[in-house]
Amino acid sequence: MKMIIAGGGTGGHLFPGIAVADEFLATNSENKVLFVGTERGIEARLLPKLGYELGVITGAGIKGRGTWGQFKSAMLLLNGYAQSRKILKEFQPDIVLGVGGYASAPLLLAARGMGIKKIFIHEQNAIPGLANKILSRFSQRIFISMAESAALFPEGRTLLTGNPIRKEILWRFQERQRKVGDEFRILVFGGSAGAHRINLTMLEALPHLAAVRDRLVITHQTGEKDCEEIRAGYQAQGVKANVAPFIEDMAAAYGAADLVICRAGATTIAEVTACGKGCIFIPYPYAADDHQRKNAEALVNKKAGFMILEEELNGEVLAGEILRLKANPEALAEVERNARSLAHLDAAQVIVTEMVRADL
Ligand SMILES: CC(=O)N[C@H]1[C@@H](OP(=O)(O)OP(=O)(O)OC[C@H]2O[C@@H](n3ccc(=O)[nH]c3=O)[C@H](O)[C@@H]2O)O[C@H](CO)[C@@H](O)[C@@H]1O
Repeated sequence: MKMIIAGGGTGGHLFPGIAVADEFLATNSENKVLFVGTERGIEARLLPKLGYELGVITGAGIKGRGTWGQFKSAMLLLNGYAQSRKILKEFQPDIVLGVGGYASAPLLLAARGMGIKKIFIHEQNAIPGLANKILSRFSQRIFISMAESAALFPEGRTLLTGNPIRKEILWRFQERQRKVGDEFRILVFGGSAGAHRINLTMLEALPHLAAVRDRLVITHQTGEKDCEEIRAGYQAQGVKANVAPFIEDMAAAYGAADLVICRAGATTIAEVTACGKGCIFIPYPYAADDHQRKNAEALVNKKAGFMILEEELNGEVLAGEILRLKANPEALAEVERNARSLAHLDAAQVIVTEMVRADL
């Protein structure tokens, strides 16, 4: 069978798509996958390294733009629609899966226009974005990651699968064997692009952590822009830190961490629950419909994570939370257990099985 996976833009949309693609290819060596995304998205950088082909179309968001911006977006989407029809005609997919991001709407609309039956979407977040709400009207099935979003889609068509996790994280993740007296290891990362506010707040937190400075080992992903400044900031304050713009090996990074400080993007949430990590979530406050806060709250309400909102965030508050958890391994262990109990480790298999067997 042949499948097109449409979408991307950020890691949070692309990585679940890759997890589904890997699973689809593993189930039958004759299967073929084509990704469709935009030139500017993370897909253009990552997919070639993984050996996947990418069809490129134009696309853009509509929400939250002025009239001229909306007009330009509409033009890009129309162009993307025409390009999608061409790609669909050439590749002739049996299945089309939208994973969110700018390319997913034009491709799925074109697929519907061409009478393709097996059209599916996957929603990673607790609150769906505008595109997935529209696409859900004609998708055969809507795979959701969090029970909370079922009520926001057409009744009876959602399936709670969880958010597919890359196999290298599922297979290679190994919990560090902690010993009494070990250093306290913190992983800081801000979604696929890094988070400027988290970067700066970590540096502000360091003076408040002075008493335990020698007991900390920090791994900090900053995104491209802030890397040098943040690395210099740790050095100036004499704190051991491994600072990088992007972490390729997230399995190792999760495995080594006693505490994770991160945004609350949906794929981050899926991974930290799969790895059973205690996290302080700092949701990105400008995400559409404040969905990162909802993502984080879904865990916090089940005692499976901690949250600091940006409006309450400063170096002292963050340091206070780090010190509290460092001194209280039981609280951290309870959150780790609860987080693990929320994981959906078989999301990719469930989605592939459902798409292949859908009788249409
Ligand atoms: C600002 C914004 O609107 N972000 C959205 C975007 O986030 P974003 O793309 O940041 O997505 P997530 O936090 O969900 O996922 C980040 C992904 O990047 C990977 N990673 C991250 C850092 C690194 O150094 N190396 C690495 O591989 C993580 O392992 C994870 O797989 O898409 C998500 C999924 O729809 C949404 O929930 C987020 O709200």
